[in-house]
Amino acid sequence: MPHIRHVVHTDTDALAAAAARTVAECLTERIDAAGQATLALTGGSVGIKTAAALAGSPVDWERVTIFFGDERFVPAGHPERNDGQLDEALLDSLGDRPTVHRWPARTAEDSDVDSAAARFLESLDIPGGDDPIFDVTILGMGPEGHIDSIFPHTPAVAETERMVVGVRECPKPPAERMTFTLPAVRRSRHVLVVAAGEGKAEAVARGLGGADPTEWPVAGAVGSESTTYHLDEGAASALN
Ligand SMILES: O=C(O)[C@H](O)[C@@H](O)[C@H](O)[C@H](O)COP(=O)(O)O
Repeated sequence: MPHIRHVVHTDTDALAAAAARTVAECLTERIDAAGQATLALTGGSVGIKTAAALAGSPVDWERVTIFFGDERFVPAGHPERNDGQLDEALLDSLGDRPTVHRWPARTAEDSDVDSAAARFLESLDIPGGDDPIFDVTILGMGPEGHIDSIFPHTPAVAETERMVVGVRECPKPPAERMTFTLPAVRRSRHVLVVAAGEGKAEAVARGLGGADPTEWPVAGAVGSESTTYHLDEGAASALN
């Protein structure tokens, strides 16, 4: 298994700045090598802060395709959607330079989360096999180790085939969401987990310790080239 490392920062601003620096470097390296790069963003306070820190980074955004790791299945413009917060933090400032793949919104005609997720997956036209989908994936993490909308002991964490699934009865509201799955996250070259606060300490220790992803989903989020947890002192407090 590729080496998983962690870096402890003095506070969340330093954490977000360092994570954003790494993201920008990885994207630029990939653009230099392949002419384009793909990035998956995440919601949550630390993920949004990291996205905001990316706003001033020297990245050739015209060559970047952006995804969101998950989305709440609510109407467009709803304050609970991740993409609105990420627009404000980063995407508004980038204009139409990157290509952005937004998750479908719930509408009166389109209110079935599973079929919306299936249609979204189809629209992405992801090739089969193990080749990377994402050059860089940023992941926030919940205290029970959830990443994207992949929560412990749920059908989403058990998914082994599909790259995208609809989520019902999500343990954290809103109940209906859409998410990339662990098999999709593992098709990332570089995974950055960003987590702050003592409430995340056990999940961090479990993730770095290689726990069963069914119990601690973050443990299943491993990149093919690197996996780095960017932490503050609280989130690192259960590590030796
Ligand atoms: O979908 C959600 O309910 C949240 O967005 C969640 O997934 C969040 O990203 C993590 O809980 C980390 O959040 P913090 O960085 O704010 O701790």
